[in-house]
Amino acid sequence: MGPSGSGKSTLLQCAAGLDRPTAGSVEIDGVPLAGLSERRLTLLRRDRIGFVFQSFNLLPSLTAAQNVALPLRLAGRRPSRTEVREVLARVGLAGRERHRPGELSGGQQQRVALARALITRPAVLFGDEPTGALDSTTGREVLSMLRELVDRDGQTVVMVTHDPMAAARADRVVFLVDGRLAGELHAPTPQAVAARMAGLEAPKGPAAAVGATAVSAMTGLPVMTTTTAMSAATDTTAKAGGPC
Ligand SMILES: Nc1ncnc2c1ncn2[C@@H]1O[C@H](COP(=O)(O)OP(=O)(O)OP(=O)(O)O)[C@@H](O)[C@H]1O
Repeated sequence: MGPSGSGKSTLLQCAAGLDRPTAGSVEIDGVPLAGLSERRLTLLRRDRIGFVFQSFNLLPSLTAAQNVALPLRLAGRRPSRTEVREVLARVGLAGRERHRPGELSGGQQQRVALARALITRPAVLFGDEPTGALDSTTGREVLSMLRELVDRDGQTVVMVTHDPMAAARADRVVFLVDGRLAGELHAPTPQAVAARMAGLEAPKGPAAAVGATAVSAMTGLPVMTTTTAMSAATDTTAKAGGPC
């Protein structure tokens, strides 16, 4: 999570090997991405990484089953009907194999997109605001599905969201500001996430740094608006003898 423009999508794209970082390193399932040729990177992305977006990006003329089978077909494999049926069942869409996207609700379309991302058995499933285009009830269903994939199947999921309720379904929330790490929460609650976000989105500047320190005293955690404000806030806290 982080304010608009803080680098969430950029981080996700670097982590998924869609973009190359100018500094730092990315490893997927123990494989460092830096040394890989474009071809090997493409193969790793295809075989080890799943990606779902806010828009479902399904091909409207294909059935749910054909959409789900597409990544394997592009890899030159012909998936069995059972394989496709099983992955659709995993996301709660048993019996919908022959439906086209236009015949499915938004939540069901996102589940097809999830099944398509899962068919290659990826090491990590990335989601860039996967519930952003859904109403709150449908969004909650998709979040429950993601949570179930983690709890039931041991699937690793990394997602970007603007919604504190969605973030609170995660085990760990990482906050970004201006392209930098700005704190994290373990076992988050929606209230704790919202409070942290409110602090991160406070206006910048010297006065804001003092305001940010006040928020940090409330939550017991340092809150930063920029890297400079971070050290300013930390210094202020330190000089005042720590959080009151
Ligand atoms: N670590 C970084 N170093 C340099 N540039 C960065 C970094 N992170 C992000 N940027 C740049 O900041 C801009 C905004 O980043 P990005 O779109 O990833 O933000 P976002 O948090 O996903 O925003 P939104 O919530 O509006 O979608 C982009 O132009 C990106 O290239």
